[in-house]
This record gives sequence, structure tokens and C-alpha cells, in this order.
Amino acid sequence: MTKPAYKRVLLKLSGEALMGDDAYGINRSTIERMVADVAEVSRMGVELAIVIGGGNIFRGVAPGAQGMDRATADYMGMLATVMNSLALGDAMRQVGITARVMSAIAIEQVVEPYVRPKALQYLEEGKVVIFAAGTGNPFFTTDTAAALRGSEIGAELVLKATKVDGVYTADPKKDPTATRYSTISFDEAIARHLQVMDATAFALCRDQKLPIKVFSIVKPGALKNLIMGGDEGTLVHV
Ligand SMILES: Nc1ncnc2c1ncn2[C@@H]1O[C@H](COP(=O)(O)OP(=O)(O)O)[C@@H](O)[C@H]1O
Ligand SMILES: O=c1ccn([C@@H]2O[C@H](COP(=O)(O)OP(=O)(O)O)[C@@H](O)[C@H]2O)c(=O)[nH]1
Repeated sequence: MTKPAYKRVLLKLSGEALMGDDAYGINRSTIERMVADVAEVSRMGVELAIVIGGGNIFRGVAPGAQGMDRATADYMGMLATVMNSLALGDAMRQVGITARVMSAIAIEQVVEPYVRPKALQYLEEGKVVIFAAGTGNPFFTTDTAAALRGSEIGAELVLKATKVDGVYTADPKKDPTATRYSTISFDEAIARHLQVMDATAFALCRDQKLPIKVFSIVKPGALKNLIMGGDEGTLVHV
């Protein structure tokens, strides 16, 4: 059997992708499918850390948050990521994968706090680590949390799993003539204001020389193919 191309990666799962075709919340079959993909990679011996979004439950800049203090709305968004993280951790347990949820916000009765050496220990033990509550700070996103935690744990790659299959010249949901890049530099992605990830996340990864792969969460087998070094999605590089 050929070996995985990576030893340690950080996977960013979009909260909205968890909705599947539902209007909000967590779609059961969608989470089960995602977990099956993650479990397959974890069983190959790849050390896997996950950051999950919260957009399926709450988004700080959503219409429902209109008139709210931005920081308060963002804290609600971070708490939403804790719920998704718990759901994901439990779904992993059900397929026999040991996962540990660590929160950037102290809520000790619910999940253990994020402590970097502990996270590294779990990864070395082959456990999947799920980083909840984003960066713990308002005005940031879970994409930035992925860049931050990915840098902290020395991941070789940030994998951004999303609804589109890569980075396009424009938002493919709005512009059907948009074309996909197979690779793009951080500087170009930032300069062109490509909205697939926020500029803070791009800039942090650029400074840390941490490449990002944007790929489809909907395409079956894409995660495994990517881990095996296959051509998938868009590589964002220094
Ligand atoms: N240049 C672009 N290339 C690819 N996707 C883009 C681009 N600009 C905007 N998008 C949008 O960004 C979304 C991906 O962002 P993502 O963070 O996964 O969504 P979420 O906000 O649910 O986390 C896609 O659904 C796509 O419609
Ligand atoms: O470090 C962080 C991470 C997230 N959030 C809030 O949590 C929400 C959900 O995260 P995100 O939008 O990144 O999730 P996704 O797009 O992946 O569903 C955001 O809108 C923010 O309001 C935040 O304030 N700080």
C-alpha cells in the first residue's frame, strides 16, 4: 500500500456544510459521511486535527444578529462551533475513532480547555483533536482559527473542506463564468480579494509558510485522494 503524503494535517470543516440540504443545524447523514471520510484518513495513521465552523447554527454577521453588539454575536458564533465540535466528536466515537474536543473558551464542565502540549500529545497518540470555539476572540473566523492552530501544531497543510471544489477567479455561486485555479499564491489570493477564505487566514498561513488546499467536501473520496498526494482542489502556496 502506498503511504499517505502527509503525517499531520489540519482539516477545516465548514459549519454550513454540516447542514447538508437542510436550512440550518446538523444533517445526520451529512455528518456521518464526513466522519466516515475522516475516520478512513485517521486509520491510515495520519495525525488529524479539525477546526469546525458554526455558520450552520449562528453567524456573527448574519441578519439574525442585526443590531446586536458584534462581539456578543461573535461569542454566540463561537459557542455554535462548540456544539458542532461536540456533535462531530460524538459521531467519531460512534465509528470507533477517539476524538478529543478542546475549547478556546473556558467552559470546563462541557469540554476541556485548549492546552497546546496536551493537543500535541493527543495527536501523537493517534487521537483526532477537534478545536472548538475558533480562536476564542471576536472579529475572527474559524478559517483564521484553522490557520492559527495549524501553525501551532506544526501541520504540514491546512485542508479547507468546503462546498466548492477549489479557489475560483470569482465566487462560482454568483458568477457561472468563474474558472478554478489549480494553484494560486497567497499574495495573489489576497490581492484579488478572493472570498473563499478571509485575508487574515491567508496572511497568517503565508507568514508561517503553511500551504492550504481548498477542496470539495461534497465529492466522495476527495479527502483520501488528497492525503495520498492526489490532484484535488486548489493549492494556495507562498
Ligand atoms: N473566489 C472564490 N473561489 C471559491 N469560492 C468562493 C470564492 N469567493 C467566494 N467563494 C465562496 O466561498 C465559500 C466557501 O467558504 P466557506 O468558508 O466554506 O463557507 P462557510 O462560510 O460556510 O465556511 C463557497 O461556498 C463559495 O461560494
Ligand atoms: O475565532 C473566531 C471564530 C468564529 N467566530 C464567530 O463564529 C462564527 C462562526 O464561524 P465561521 O463563520 O467561521 O464558521 P463557518 O463559516 O465555517 O461555518 C463567525 O461568524 C463568528 O461570529 C469568532 O467570533 N471568532
